[in-house]
Amino acid sequence: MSTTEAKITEEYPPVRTGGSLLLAWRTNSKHILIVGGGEVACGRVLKALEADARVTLICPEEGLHPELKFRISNDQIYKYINREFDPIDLEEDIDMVLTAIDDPIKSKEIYELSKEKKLPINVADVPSLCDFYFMSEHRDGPLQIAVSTNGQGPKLANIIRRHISENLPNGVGEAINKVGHLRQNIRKIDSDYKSSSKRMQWMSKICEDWSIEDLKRLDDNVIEALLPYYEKRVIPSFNTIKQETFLSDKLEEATKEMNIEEDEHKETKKGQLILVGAGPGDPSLLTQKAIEALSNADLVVSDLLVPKEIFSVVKCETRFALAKSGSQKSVKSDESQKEIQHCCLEGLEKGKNVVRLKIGDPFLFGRGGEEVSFFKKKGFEVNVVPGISSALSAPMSANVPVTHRGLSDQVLIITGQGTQGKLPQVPQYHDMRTTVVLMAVGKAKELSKELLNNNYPDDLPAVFVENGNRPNERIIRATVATLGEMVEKECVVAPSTLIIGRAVNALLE
Ligand SMILES: C[C@@]1(CC(=O)O)c2cc3[nH]c(cc4nc(cc5[nH]c(cc(n2)[C@H]1CCC(=O)O)[C@@](C)(CC(=O)O)[C@@H]5CCC(=O)O)C(CC(=O)O)=C4CCC(=O)O)c(CCC(=O)O)c3CC(=O)O
Ligand SMILES: NC(=O)C1=CN([C@@H]2O[C@H](COP(=O)(O)OP(=O)(O)OC[C@H]3O[C@@H](n4cnc5c(N)ncnc54)[C@H](O)[C@@H]3O)[C@@H](O)[C@H]2O)C=CC1
Repeated sequence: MSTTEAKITEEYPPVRTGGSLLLAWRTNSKHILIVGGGEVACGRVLKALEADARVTLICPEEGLHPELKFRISNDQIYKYINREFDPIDLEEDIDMVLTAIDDPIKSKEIYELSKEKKLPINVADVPSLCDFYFMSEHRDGPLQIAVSTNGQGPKLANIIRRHISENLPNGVGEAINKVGHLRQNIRKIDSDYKSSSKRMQWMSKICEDWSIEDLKRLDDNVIEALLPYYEKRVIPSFNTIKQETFLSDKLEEATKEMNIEEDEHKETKKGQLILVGAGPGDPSLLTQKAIEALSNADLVVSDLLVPKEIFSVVKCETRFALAKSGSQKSVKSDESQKEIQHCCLEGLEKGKNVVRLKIGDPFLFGRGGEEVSFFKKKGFEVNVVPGISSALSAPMSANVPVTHRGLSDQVLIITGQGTQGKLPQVPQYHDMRTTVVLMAVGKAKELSKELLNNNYPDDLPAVFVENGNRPNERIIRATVATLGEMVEKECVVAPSTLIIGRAVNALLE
């Protein structure tokens, strides 16, 4: 055996031929010509746009996928040509050609014309006419993972890609963004090209020693605390850095408090109002800001809809306004609104920090806007803390993606109890829209009629989420035609969120 042969078999790995050269092609500001307007072309357009390319799309208007129509009207397509492909189209300054049409002869012709011009081309589904293949891709921020089976099993590529993405730690994309930010900062304080190996060693070690969870928390404060360690070529643990930043935060807080005390001597204390969204009712879905406001309050004024679990963090007096709850309809809601405002005013005038607690989000059907202007007019400072609205959290509970590629590209949120208990005006049916109705239970029959009058198909799927995100949550399926019937049959009660549209069945196996 010659020495060269020995090296090939023992020292260096054998060459596995037959693969593709996998690269990450930088197409920002490159010009991609896409021919076709069906589902496949639509997928190609999205991939090109996500890679910041300029897209020229050629397809007669009648063949356009709804998503492509949307992207054209939204100015995301650089140039749209409303006709079939013409050889003149390749005269433009093009960097890449993609075709996804149902005409094999035309596809071959476009391929040959592109080759004459030495343009790289992919003819969807015709491997012999592809300079490169598309891959099954997972994307999370700057992270892209692509799987190729080199034409052997595209569906398997899809299955393997999903397997990989399901097994990734949560938030890797965010961690990568943060690491990118840290790298920039390191380059800023030490931009010398001779420091390249110091920078590289230190960065590699941080990535190895810190967990993805730690890296996700690389905010400006943490980065600032880390930079001196780079100078010393030391890798501190995340906990060390956390303690350092915690101590300096405390110091800052103490100085702030001193300043506040000084200010208080100058001015008599005036109460402040915070309108807080309690979310759908699950305490773990409260925002940090909401918890902070509730635990620092001197008085909490809440309506009865807020479940008792939410009050575990409240240490002060809590007053409940009557009504504003489905079961207390006897008291008119205007009266209860007055009562709430009165309770809050009493506290504010005594200089208290008052939290006005509202179910869901204060500005979505909660009359929060009215309350803000009322208290502002009375001369008080008003802040608002958002809450998670059941309009979005209840669909999630029922495993309904309110937008879903190919099924829904918009969401309409309406109430079943408009002014004076009337239904609001419902727009004409649109098959790419999901309709979410809050407070719909009492009006299900009327709503069903109204929807059918507006061309909603009678068999369009719908789902009621009763007590969404609470332990007693219940999911009741219906269709547009059976809304009233199902409410009666299943004894659906408030609070319930109703979701209607093709996306309702998107994730049904
Ligand atoms: C060579 C290649 C050229 C190219 O188009 O670039 C090609 C060719 C062909 N695809 C066919 C069929 C299917 N393709 C898919 C899906 C995808 N196909 C994609 C790429 C590629 N497809 C390139 C090779 C990539 C690789 O091997 O890894 C993916 C990865 C990326 C994308 O297209 O964006 C995307 C998954 C995206 C995702 O993850 O979601 C499905 C499944 C489905 O639709 O759900 C099926 C049906 C099931 C099956 O056959 O496996 C057929 C047979 C047609 C017939 O029999 O008539 C041919 C032609 C042939 O093999 O001769
Ligand atoms: N690689 C893949 O993952 C898959 C590939 N395919 C293949 O991709 C091709 C396209 O499939 P779909 O997107 O479902 O579209 P489709 O087959 O539903 O419709 C073809 C589209 O091309 C347009 N078109 C036809 N001739 C044209 C021309 N000369 N110039 C411009 N536009 C023209 C039509 O108006 C229409 O929008 C088919 O050949 C199909 O077999 C299909 C499924 C999966």
